[in-house]
Amino acid sequence: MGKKLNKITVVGGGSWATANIKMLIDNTTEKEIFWWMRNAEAVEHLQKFAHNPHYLSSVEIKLPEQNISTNLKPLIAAADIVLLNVPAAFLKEALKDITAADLKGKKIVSAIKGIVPDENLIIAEFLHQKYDISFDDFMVISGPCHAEEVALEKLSYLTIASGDTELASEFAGMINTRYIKTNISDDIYGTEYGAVLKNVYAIASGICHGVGYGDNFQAVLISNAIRELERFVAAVHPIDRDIKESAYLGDLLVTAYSQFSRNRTFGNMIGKGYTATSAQLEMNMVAEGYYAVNCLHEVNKQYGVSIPICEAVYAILYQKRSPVIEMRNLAEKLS
Ligand SMILES: NC(=O)C1=CN([C@@H]2O[C@H](COP(=O)(O)OP(=O)(O)OC[C@H]3O[C@@H](n4cnc5c(N)ncnc54)[C@H](O)[C@@H]3O)[C@@H](O)[C@H]2O)C=CC1
Ligand SMILES: O=C(CO)COP(=O)(O)O
Repeated sequence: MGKKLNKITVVGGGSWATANIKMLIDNTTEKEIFWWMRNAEAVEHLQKFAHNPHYLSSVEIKLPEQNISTNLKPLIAAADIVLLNVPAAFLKEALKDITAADLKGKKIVSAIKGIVPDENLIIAEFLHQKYDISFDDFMVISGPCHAEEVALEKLSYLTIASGDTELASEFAGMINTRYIKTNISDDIYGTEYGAVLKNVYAIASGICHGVGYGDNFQAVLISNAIRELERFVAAVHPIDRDIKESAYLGDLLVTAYSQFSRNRTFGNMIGKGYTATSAQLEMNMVAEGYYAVNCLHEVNKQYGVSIPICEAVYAILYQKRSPVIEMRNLAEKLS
């Protein structure tokens, strides 16, 4: 496989980046960890007090001072592996000074569950087209796993998908801990699109709750959602996959039902009458599904898959349709 990979740079300062750093630190294989975030005040706080002031602030993160910085280029130069963990909507901005030459020879991991807006590309495609990263040098981490539960060391399972499953196994060896188990997959498209879609279904689930539907309806919504997800990923990347695996169904369930879900919380606020902007501001966290549903609407023009749940969420968020009326119309299409 080539040289041992043991220098890793995490790009992003949110909850999931903080949880990923915790997993990397708690895993006992020898490694050096570097951490980039854009917020200088947060970097200073971490260097002084070993806690992220804004996200998962109870988690202790002890890294050498010089390994945490707002200056991305040298941190990327130092790394064998670059783990991308900013919301997809801010990925281009985060990488604005980084060239394909800077990433040449690196292995790239995406912990992002989103589509790059304007480009309408999942992360693997975006990095391939813009940075010449091959699918064999790329990995995506997904699966039902909330940062808040990682902070509490609750048992969680992640799936790592890559064009090179040996590489994915090597990376799994860097994050496995007492509380993190890993599965390996070669389904980059299904894993990425599955994670993107489940965020939209969690928004739908939140909207339904917000407008007054109960658990009975939510169960029907989510069983329709998994079929919609299966249809969509089969159209985009038709391979033999079991949609009941935890990277697909598991991730949908945790997001649609958990108190920690950003997307569900966001949807609930939309159902209660908040605007998208005020809901995002109120949460201080990013609901990827908000951006993703607009991209999916565009991507699906090419495939023409029947995705009524996505279309209902799109109509509510981007065409300012009434959540009550859209959900009533959607309910007629579910079975
Ligand atoms: N939080 C979780 O439990 C999990 C999150 N993910 C994925 O991880 C990725 C990162 O999400 P989280 O860590 O949850 O984010 P978060 O919601 O905890 O934090 C928001 C992040 O977005 C950044 N941000 C906000 N506004 C920005 C702007 N204008 N420009 C640049 N950056 C800005 C913040 O600095 C922060 O890093 C997303 O793709 C998410 O779907 C995946 C699995 C679990
Ligand atoms: O993908 C996630 C958990 O697997 C995080 O997204 P939510 O916070 O919306 O659940």
